[in-house]
Amino acid sequence: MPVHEVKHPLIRHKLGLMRRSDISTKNFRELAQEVAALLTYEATQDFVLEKHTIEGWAGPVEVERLSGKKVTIVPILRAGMGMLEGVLTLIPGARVSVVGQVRNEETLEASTYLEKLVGELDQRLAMIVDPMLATGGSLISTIDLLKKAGSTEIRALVLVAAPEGIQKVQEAHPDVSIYTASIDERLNEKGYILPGLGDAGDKIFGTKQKDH
Ligand SMILES: O=P(O)(O)OC[C@H]1O[C@H](OP(=O)(O)OP(=O)(O)O)[C@H](O)[C@@H]1O
Ligand SMILES: O=c1cc[nH]c(=O)[nH]1
Ligand SMILES: [Mg+2]
Repeated sequence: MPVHEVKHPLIRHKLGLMRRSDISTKNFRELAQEVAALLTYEATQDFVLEKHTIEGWAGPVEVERLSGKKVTIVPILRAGMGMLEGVLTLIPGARVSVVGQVRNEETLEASTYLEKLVGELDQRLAMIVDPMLATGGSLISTIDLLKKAGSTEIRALVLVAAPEGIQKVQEAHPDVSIYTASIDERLNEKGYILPGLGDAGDKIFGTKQKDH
């Protein structure tokens, strides 16, 4: 499945603001939700519609409504929470399946600490949200568990992706499409994305940021 690097001017402008080292928690949070909403707009372009007739102000009128699979949004804790509201702005009725993944900062291995999924996953499109796709470990582990629970159609929305991580995800799960605001240059020796955003979880939650 293709990787969509969304090059909309609003996204590029907002992502540029997010890269500033002196950005406030408030601004980073707001921009993460805004870019998440814009990525959602792109990632839903192919949603299926059906026609139906309603009673309009001047009589019956044929309109369209969504008729495809229902959606579950899957934020990867913690940092994925920083995109959830933005996605829900455009898909307000979506069910939310929460997955907790934490990356061991030494080994860079992801481990799952929470899995709270909605039912009927086989009948839903799962849209995973996480600001950062670095080595790909957290995303691959999340896709693994979603598939094990019945998901057959999965998309991932990330603010920034590293080429190394994209390749890993595509090798492990070629059926999953990725929507990102930027494919950045590379990972540094500590597994952080360059130029990247720094530690997105720390920036969204205002926790202490270490050296990366
Ligand atoms: O592609 P990977 O190498 O797995 O790295 C990316 C993951 O790392 C960050 O989360 P982190 O584990 O720092 O947890 P947090 O969201 O709680 O800060 C980020 O939000 C991704 O989930
Ligand atoms: O660049 C990175 C890599 C992993 N997690 C982050 O928050 N940022
Ligand atoms: Mg973090």
